[in-house]
Amino acid sequence: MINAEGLRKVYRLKNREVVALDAVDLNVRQGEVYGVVGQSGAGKSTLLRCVNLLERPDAGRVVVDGADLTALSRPRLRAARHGIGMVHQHFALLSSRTVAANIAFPLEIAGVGAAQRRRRVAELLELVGLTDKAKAYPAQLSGGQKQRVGIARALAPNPKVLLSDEATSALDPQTTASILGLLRDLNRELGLTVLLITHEMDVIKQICDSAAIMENGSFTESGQVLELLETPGSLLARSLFPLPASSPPDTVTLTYTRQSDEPLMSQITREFDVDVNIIGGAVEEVAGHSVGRLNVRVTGPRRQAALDHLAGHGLIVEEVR
Ligand SMILES: Nc1ncnc2c1ncn2[C@@H]1O[C@H](COP(=O)(O)OP(=O)(O)OP(=O)(O)O)[C@@H](O)[C@H]1O
Repeated sequence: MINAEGLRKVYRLKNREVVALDAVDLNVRQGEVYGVVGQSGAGKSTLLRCVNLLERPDAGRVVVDGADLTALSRPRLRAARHGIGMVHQHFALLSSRTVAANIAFPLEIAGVGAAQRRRRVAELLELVGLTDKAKAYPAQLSGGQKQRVGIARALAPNPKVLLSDEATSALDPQTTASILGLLRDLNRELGLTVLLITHEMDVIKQICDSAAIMENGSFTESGQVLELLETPGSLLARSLFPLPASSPPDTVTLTYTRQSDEPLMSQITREFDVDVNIIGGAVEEVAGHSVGRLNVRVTGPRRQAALDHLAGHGLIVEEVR
């Protein structure tokens, strides 16, 4: 749905150049939530602005829903942008307009008639759960409500793609969870493709199907979250599930994305004559799947063979050092 190849963006300052994007390839599949995570200055906002061509990349191509945005004339690009909604960190609402009038704004610009606008705004208010706030002004809303208005406004022209620029980073944890839940529902119910940028790993964990880690203008890792969790040495997996800080010697972390039908623990104690001591564990939801993590101490002369047996049955086995 969103394909970017070889994106490069350099900001030229008086006495130096800043390479904000360097050979970035991005592939967001239709109907998925894709998260780009990285620290401040990594290039995330620049990437988002290049995807809808608010900023023109110095090199590379951006194809959204089959249209090569980098090759379009200005009027055609303006039209293509109707298919791309954007949600902002600080909401960017017009303070002198009511909630309903804020949501109607992009429809007014697109020349939609008054009756149709009213109908669409009513639909959108219901979609984001703000029907009772139609006549309120932004200053009378909580942060979470403001972001719901921002989302409704972004969805007004019926875009296929929603770009989210740190939509939850100004919100408290509970409100963050409710806005992420709303984005997930919209993604599922409307088949909306969502590309979001964030500096919080938790956002990736809560709603993303795929993710990329961005550092110094490049992706250091990207892919489907569940696949990355099954990839030994994945930085993303490690950041989502940090290993315990301290644990007894011979402890391993076992990660499993599928339930095993076999009694693996009793198998290894029987077949390899090892002792298994459970140190801790948790099951978490990641990308809509249950992912289990178990920290166990495995001891005995045939320890390595026992661990190989677990790995051979699809568990990810990592030594905790
Ligand atoms: N208009 C600009 N002019 C000059 N340099 C810029 C401009 N916009 C961004 N940069 C620089 O490009 C780099 C990437 O910035 P960008 O805002 O894309 O990062 P980010 O990951 O979104 O960071 P943050 O989370 O702090 O917004 C930074 O070094 C930044 O200082």
